[in-house]
Amino acid sequence: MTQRFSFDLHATDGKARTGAISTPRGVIRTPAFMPVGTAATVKAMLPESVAATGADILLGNTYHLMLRPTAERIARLGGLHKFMNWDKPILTDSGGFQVMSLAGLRKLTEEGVTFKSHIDGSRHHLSPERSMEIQALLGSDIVMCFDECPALPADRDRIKSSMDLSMRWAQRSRDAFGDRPGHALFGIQQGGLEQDLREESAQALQAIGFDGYAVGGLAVGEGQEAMFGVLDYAPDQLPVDKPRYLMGVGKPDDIVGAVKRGIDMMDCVLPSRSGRTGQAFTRHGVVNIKNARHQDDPRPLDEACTCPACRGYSRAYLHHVFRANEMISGMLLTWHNLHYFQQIMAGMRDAISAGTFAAWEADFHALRAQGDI
Ligand SMILES: Nc1nc2cc3nc(NCCc4ccc(C(=O)O)cc4)[nH]c3cc2c(=O)[nH]1
Repeated sequence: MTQRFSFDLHATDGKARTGAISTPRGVIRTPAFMPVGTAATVKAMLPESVAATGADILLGNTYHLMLRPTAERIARLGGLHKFMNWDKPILTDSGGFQVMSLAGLRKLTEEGVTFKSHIDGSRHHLSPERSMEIQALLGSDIVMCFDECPALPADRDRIKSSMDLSMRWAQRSRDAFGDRPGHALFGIQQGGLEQDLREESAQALQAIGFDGYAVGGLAVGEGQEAMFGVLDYAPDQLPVDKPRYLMGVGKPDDIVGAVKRGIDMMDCVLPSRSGRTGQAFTRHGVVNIKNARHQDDPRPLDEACTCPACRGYSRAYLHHVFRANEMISGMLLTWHNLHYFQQIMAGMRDAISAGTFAAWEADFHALRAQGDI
């Protein structure tokens, strides 16, 4: 296994790319979807089940783990991989986004952010330096810069001043990260929906130099059309030979549209969170299992799906255990959704390698009914 971090592009089809990120803990096939393991667990899944869905890497969160059980305790116990029994790569988000979306009583200054824990109200502080320290204590393989992600809609001046702050924080993140062979630091592009500000951000990040580049500041309520509008140009503003990571995305058709526009990595809570609320994503669209029309249906969620939920259970059963609030409901639907999301990624990787992405995308859209099925 390599001791370095590297990215190899294997094939392109239009703007879509497929390749592999090599890390000391394993290879990440791209385009890649990262399940979200916020509090050191992908909710309702065992790590071996997450691996069985085809995931090569999962995401952890600085914000949640610093509050509970603390990064220092995880470090004392051998680091996040050992702690959560996942020996493949882990990418950790840097905490700024979660502070702004979850914490109370936040105070943002040039130095960083002070905030109150959403768990117990205790006071905490994050800065580029402290975020790098926490992510090093966790032992994550891919570390994200500490940035500020402004809520949209926001006026251009707010977007510009926020992006400038994030670029100053990117430099401080780089300086604090130091030289850690085998570990990667990714910069995060900001700039809202403004093409010139995103270009400025991309230039600033490249001048600092990172192992990968995230398109940040999206999936914050702007809607798919506006997001795709940014993705029509933003990936090309970033280095062609480094991984491009779109943060927080998304629904199946968001993911396909992002890969089509040159994105290599994504993460989203959607498949796991929806699994717990009874929403199953399938090739033919979304199944809301709580709907009474499923209560006598002997068919699986998807006849062509090979996941444990589809191999062993009927919609009638899944309807029953959801209605009865049984734990197996979240387990089976989460497993199905994560399996399906990985099937989408594997299908795109194969199609890009074969030069048939356009046909694959047409088939993907043709199979999907509008609305519930
Ligand atoms: N450091 C950093 N992290 C980010 C995380 C993000 N996550 C999103 N979107 C998530 C959207 C989201 C939120 C909740 C659910 C659900 O509950 O289902 C689904 C999607 N946008 C994001 C942007 C950033 C960013 O600029 N910087």
